[in-house]
Amino acid sequence: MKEVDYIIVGCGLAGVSFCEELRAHEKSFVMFDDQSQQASIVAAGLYNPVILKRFTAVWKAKEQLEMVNSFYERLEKLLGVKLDYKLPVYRRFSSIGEQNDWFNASDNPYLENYLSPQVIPNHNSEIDASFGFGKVLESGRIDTSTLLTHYKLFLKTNNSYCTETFDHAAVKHHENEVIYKNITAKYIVFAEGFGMMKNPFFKDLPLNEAKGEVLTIKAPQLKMEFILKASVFLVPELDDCYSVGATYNWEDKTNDITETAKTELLDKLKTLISCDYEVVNQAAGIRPTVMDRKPLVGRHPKYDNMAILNGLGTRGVMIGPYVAKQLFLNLEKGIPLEAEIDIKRFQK
Ligand SMILES: Cc1cc2nc3c(=O)[nH]c(=O)nc-3n(C[C@H](O)[C@H](O)[C@H](O)COP(=O)(O)OP(=O)(O)OC[C@H]3O[C@@H](n4cnc5c(N)ncnc54)[C@H](O)[C@@H]3O)c2cc1C
Repeated sequence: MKEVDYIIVGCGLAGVSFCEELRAHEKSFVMFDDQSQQASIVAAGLYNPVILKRFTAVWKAKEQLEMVNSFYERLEKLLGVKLDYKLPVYRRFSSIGEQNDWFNASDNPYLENYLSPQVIPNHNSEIDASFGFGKVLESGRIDTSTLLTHYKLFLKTNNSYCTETFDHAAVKHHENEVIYKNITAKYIVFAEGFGMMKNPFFKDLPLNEAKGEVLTIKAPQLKMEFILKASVFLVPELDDCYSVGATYNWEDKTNDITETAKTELLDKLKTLISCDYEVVNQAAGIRPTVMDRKPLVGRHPKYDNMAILNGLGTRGVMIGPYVAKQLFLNLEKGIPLEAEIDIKRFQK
């Protein structure tokens, strides 16, 4: 029988964030992952403290951003790869009215650190932006695909990764431990993303999943060194490539790419750039979103040594490290979770 402190199910942004808490506190763990979900792999990887539709700050933006920098920097050192590309987001204005809304928002004390008050004129002839841009500060892109590839390798090298679908029916509960096949653990943490729907212990929690698709284009003439936000995001990657995303679909629950999503993204792209490009990739994943747009964190109401870390929604890059820390402190030190993220809010 192998003994560990934790079993983690799911190696997406939630699972990795929790493993990093465990490593920081020298706790032993085994990760189970079957690669059935793709959200963290296909994500554009943006972190941005402002909701650009409404010009409001993201929930706990300051607290989350404080963790983002050090979290991904530590991972870059651990894995020996570049992950964090610090880039401003340029929000394209479509009218003078929008410029005025921006000026007003940048005066707001919650936003003044994140919104540059000037209108930035457009100097790139390949981009259609006659009203210019508003610049968001403290934003960037995490290369989540590279992160996950290398993190899984790191876990494999340390004999902590099992490529296996976790079988919930095989869990045996004891007073202070759980037994899964030949492993005894103090806790199991489920970080399964949309896979939660197959988890008999937590499947009744209200996940309102949203499928998203994203394209990668190669556009050598574009030469754009910022993240452009208009009706879609256009995000610089390496070698003249850009990701274009993303769609929202609340009906389709597959990870399959579709022509409909491709057409939608290319139609929107047409209104943004005029240079030639080639579509080099298309990918899809299911975002684990929740009605109230807050994560699902906490212990099972009956089985105290089972917990969930899910519901990262559209912002797993920023919110993952923040909620993983809270769950760890709750399990190890009994520190209450913030009521807004605690799954108790859904228990009658
Ligand atoms: C197109 C798209 C673009 C996005 N862009 C951004 C962005 O720019 N910025 C941002 O912050 N967020 C973005 N997101 C959202 C982000 O991807 C999610 O918030 C995040 O990935 C959720 O992470 P997760 O670990 O909870 O879930 P997932 O990434 O879905 O990971 C769950 C893991 O659990 C595994 N699993 C599930 N069930 C089992 C089981 N029974 N046994 C073993 N393993 C299991 C799965 O295989 C998977 O590896 C985007 C999402 C999409 C789809």
